[in-house]
Amino acid sequence: MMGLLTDAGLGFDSGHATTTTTTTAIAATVAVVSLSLYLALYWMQTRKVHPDEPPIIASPVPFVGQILGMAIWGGRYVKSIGIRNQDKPIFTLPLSPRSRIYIVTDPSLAAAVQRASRTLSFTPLIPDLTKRVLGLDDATVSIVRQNLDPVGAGDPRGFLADMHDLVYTSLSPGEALDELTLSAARELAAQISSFASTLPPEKSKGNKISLLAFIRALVTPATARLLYGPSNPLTKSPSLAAALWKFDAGVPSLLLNILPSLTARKAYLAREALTSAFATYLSNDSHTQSASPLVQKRIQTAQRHGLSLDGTARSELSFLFAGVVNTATTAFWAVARVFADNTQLLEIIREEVHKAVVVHTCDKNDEGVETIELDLKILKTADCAPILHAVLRECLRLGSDNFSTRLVTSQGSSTLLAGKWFLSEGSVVQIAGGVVHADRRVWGENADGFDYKRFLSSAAVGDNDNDNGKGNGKSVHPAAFRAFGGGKTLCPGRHFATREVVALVAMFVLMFDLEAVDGGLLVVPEKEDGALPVHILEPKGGDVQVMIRRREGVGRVVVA
Ligand code: HEM
Repeated sequence: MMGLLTDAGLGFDSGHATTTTTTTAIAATVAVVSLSLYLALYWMQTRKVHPDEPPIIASPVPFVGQILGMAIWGGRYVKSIGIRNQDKPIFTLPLSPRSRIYIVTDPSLAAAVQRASRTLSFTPLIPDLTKRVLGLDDATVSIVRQNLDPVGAGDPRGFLADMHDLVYTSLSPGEALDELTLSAARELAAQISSFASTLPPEKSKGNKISLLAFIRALVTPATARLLYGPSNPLTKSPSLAAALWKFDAGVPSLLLNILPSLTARKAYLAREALTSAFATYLSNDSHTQSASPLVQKRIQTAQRHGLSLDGTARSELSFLFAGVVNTATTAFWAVARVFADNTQLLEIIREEVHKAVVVHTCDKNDEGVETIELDLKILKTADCAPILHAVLRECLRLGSDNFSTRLVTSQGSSTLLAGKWFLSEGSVVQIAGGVVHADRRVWGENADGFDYKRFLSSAAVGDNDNDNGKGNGKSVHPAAFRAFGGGKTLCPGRHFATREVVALVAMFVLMFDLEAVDGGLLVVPEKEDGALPVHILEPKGGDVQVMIRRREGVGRVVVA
């Protein structure tokens, strides 16, 4: 019995030991294989495709780690890598053994990217991006794809090239821009005055508003009216203004393009509602009656290139989007900064605006209060209100983490970037605005903080594209100010946007007093840099509640 038991016991023990040994062996093999695989993948991601390729930043999770990082942390992911690696003017993020993204963080290298527009071009990316975001059909995409980058004067020109030139010409300083500025200022003045008339008597505590939503609600319909005339889709159907912002919020999900009608449902439905309203607007010929000359020419250009009604509607939706989202969000930051500052900035700007504003009369209107007449010169030349312009530029620097994106269209020694860096054909190059804007070597030790004075150097207050102020007491490289992008894709609306934001802030300081809800100065929120930076960043933690009060004695603002 003992023997049996012992045998049985021995037999049991030996079986258990064998199983344990086998399990351990399998586990060890799996561990070794996994580790080897991991090390192999890790090693692969650190391999350059060419000795002159920019330094590689490896991810602890090879390849997919970069994509996951961007998906989870948005713009902050690349920005934090860039800030940690500021000794590298350009670096490589490998996405697979052969596909990579090159991130540029140095202003002079950014300028080199912008100059190399034949081999580093944004346009080949546009058809696919717009197909995803705007929902273009195949016929429209194939028109958009034609003759994207004509080089010589005789080269055939596609839809995008013609549209690009039209918009750049129409929005450059000159008569057409002045006309558009006048319309914008009048629209804003009418809306602001009408709102002011609803506010309780001057000395009351005022009304509570959500500042960002309030400014968006001013800028969105105003821009739609000045571009598309009084029969524009948003005036006809005011709920579409909110739809534009739903579309905006869903742009990153639309870009992913995984069953957008389900995964980006709100943005998808908003986009389709806007498209259908634009299609009705176009088929009623409303544009020929009262749209701005620029919009009329845009629509003619689309028709000349054979875009369908639906394609033209989507193209105009994209233009309205470009004209509204950045401007409204920038105006929010500028107003918040001016009313939050404890160094008399509000008084200084009021003084500046009052000097530049022509108050023709102090006519008493029906309610026995002043009508202020704003002279357009304050919008056209920065010299009239240098501090206000400097505040705007500083808000743009702090609020813009945008990426200027290019595709490497050809390779070889002749296309080494700045004669030094090999960029693999088919890869994407991104100039990381957020990293450049945070660089202390460029902007000085106070780069993280708000200091409008950095844009107050004599060279910084003018209205040209090289006005980048002073960083660390020295002039800043022209390509270091990234809020409007640069090179061939430099924002064509930058002069107009500057004028609109200056008009809006000027009208705010003339008409209103703003306070925190519990009294005292506003507090400027942090910016939400965890999202994909498709436009100027929004405030973190939601909108800012403020009390708004009409200034004593002031009734309305008009524009000459
Ligand atoms: C503060 C306001 C604005 C900011 C910060 C801004 C910023 C930008 C940026 C960063 C780009 C891309 C540049 C690049 O990729 O390098 C861009 C492109 C563009 N913007 Fe603006 N923008 C503003 C206002 C406007 C306005 C008011 C309009 C039109 C009325 C406009 C029209 C456009 C268009 C059409 C493009 C595409 C240009 C092209 O590549 O053909 N923008 N903008």
